Amino acid sequence: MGEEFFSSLLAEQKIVLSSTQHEQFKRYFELLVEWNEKMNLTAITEKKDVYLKHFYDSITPSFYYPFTDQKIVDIGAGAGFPSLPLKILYPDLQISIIDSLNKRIGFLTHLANELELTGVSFYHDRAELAGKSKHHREIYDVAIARAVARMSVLSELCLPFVKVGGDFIALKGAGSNEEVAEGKKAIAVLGGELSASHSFQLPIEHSERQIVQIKKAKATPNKYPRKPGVPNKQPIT
Ligand SMILES: C[S@@+](CC[C@H](N)C(=O)[O-])C[C@H]1O[C@@H](n2cnc3c(N)ncnc32)[C@H](O)[C@@H]1O
Repeated sequence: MGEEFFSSLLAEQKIVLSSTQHEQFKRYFELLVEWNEKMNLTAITEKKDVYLKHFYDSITPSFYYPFTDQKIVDIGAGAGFPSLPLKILYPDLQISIIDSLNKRIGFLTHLANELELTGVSFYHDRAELAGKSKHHREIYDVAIARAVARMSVLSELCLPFVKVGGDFIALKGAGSNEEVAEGKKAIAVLGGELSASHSFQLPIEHSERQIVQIKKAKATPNKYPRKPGVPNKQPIT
């Protein structure tokens, strides 16, 4: 059920999957459900829901933003969303995932081997620490994140990774206009500029979605990101 329906939704966007890509999504679903029995990866386990709310939802930024072979960092990817569905769709992307939960990194490493993904790296770290390291700071074309924090906080976790001229893309649900308005100061302080915002509804269940795109206009001041937990406790306002 999930697979045919996924293909028909993608066809509406003129995306046709190869048999390898179909197989990769199928295996991703199987491993997600299997590992979810041993560890908490997702509350969504029905096949059609995983295909819609994880796989399809993760690739919606590509309807608005041209993904090709960029170097991307996914902050707080959890079970790989949104960057791994994007990687399956655009195999030339170079993906780095940073997540503070090590057991999720274990799952992702196994998943990447099973799916034979190349050009993916996983880091068990806090974004606040990795964003200060020379291995990550201001070297990415794109930072992307879904369901990690509100915009004011998320900007501090993501923008330090993006090189000047690159983009920060946030996948948001209902209420994101208020979040963006509240995060305006943080975005500017961290060197960002709101460049686009795309609103739409997820098919079938019609829940609100927004893809918020922020351009990195200038370098992030050295004092950011602040120590782990501080962006969340004292957002820049
Ligand atoms: C609610 S989950 C969302 C996972 C995934 N992005 C998704 O949309 O399904 C949030 C994830 O962000 C990670 N996370 C939260 N704060 C973080 C931080 N400061 N640095 C790195 N990872 C963080 C958590 O470990 C968790 O895996």
